Amino acid sequence: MSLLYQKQNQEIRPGVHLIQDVNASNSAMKYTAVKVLALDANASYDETLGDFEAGIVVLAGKVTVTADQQRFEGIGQRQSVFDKIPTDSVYVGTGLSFGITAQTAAKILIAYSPTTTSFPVRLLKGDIHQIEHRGKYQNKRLVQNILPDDLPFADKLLLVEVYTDSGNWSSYPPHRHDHDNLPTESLLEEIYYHEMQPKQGFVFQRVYTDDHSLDETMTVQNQDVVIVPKGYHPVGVPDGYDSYYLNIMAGPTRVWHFHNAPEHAWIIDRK
Ligand SMILES: O=C(O)C[C@@H](O)[C@H](O)C(=O)CO
Repeated sequence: MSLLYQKQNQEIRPGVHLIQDVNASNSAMKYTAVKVLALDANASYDETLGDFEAGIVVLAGKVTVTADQQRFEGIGQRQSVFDKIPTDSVYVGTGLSFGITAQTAAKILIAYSPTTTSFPVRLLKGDIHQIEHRGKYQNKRLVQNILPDDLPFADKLLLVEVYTDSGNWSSYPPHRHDHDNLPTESLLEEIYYHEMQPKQGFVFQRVYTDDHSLDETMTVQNQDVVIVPKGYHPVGVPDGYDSYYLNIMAGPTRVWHFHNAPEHAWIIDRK
């Protein structure tokens, strides 16, 4: 089964276009799932979660989200992910229903993780995001944490978005988090939702295990999804293009402790 899910574009409701829908029924993922929707202005989408929690990220545009008698109007901070402005998200707890109505044309990512543990509905404003400038040389990237492990607002979900400019690498040096061996390493599945600027660009992503029983290098294009059920997962960005990806992570324990590939860890220590 391939780890790469190319974008689709299926109108599932009037003005609601399904770009991605990756879940346990069409992937090896058990702890994570994702939908990406493009909504025309004034279009609406609603869903009842079942035994899942959800993180609704307003990738672009402005929307109103309703959930559990709460209403969050005019959320969303950017017209494009490449505005590099932290955006707004809404956490919706297990078993609840939610609705999204687009005030402008909008792009929405809905991240899911199975759970029966309830956490309250919560608006995660972009201005609470912890921003990090990681790396050096051609390993620089900008990280905007949406739902990191030090925010106790979810049972399983971790959400982060990463910008990697032209000619740089990220999720690099390669690391893994596929051993349930805390405190050294946590077991987290990971989903990448990718965008490129300009849109015709591509990045390379390799997903591989220590024994190379899994070793897949992919050409990833705008709005593709890559799943990382296990293994290292570096991303390389060609000259001339900028990369964005949003990571969804989840596993038995909601903490991000990763293990760097020892043969490449020296990359971090360069002066
Ligand atoms: O720092 C980066 O390059 C981003 C990665 O940490 C990415 O979020 C990831 O692989 C998380 O496991």
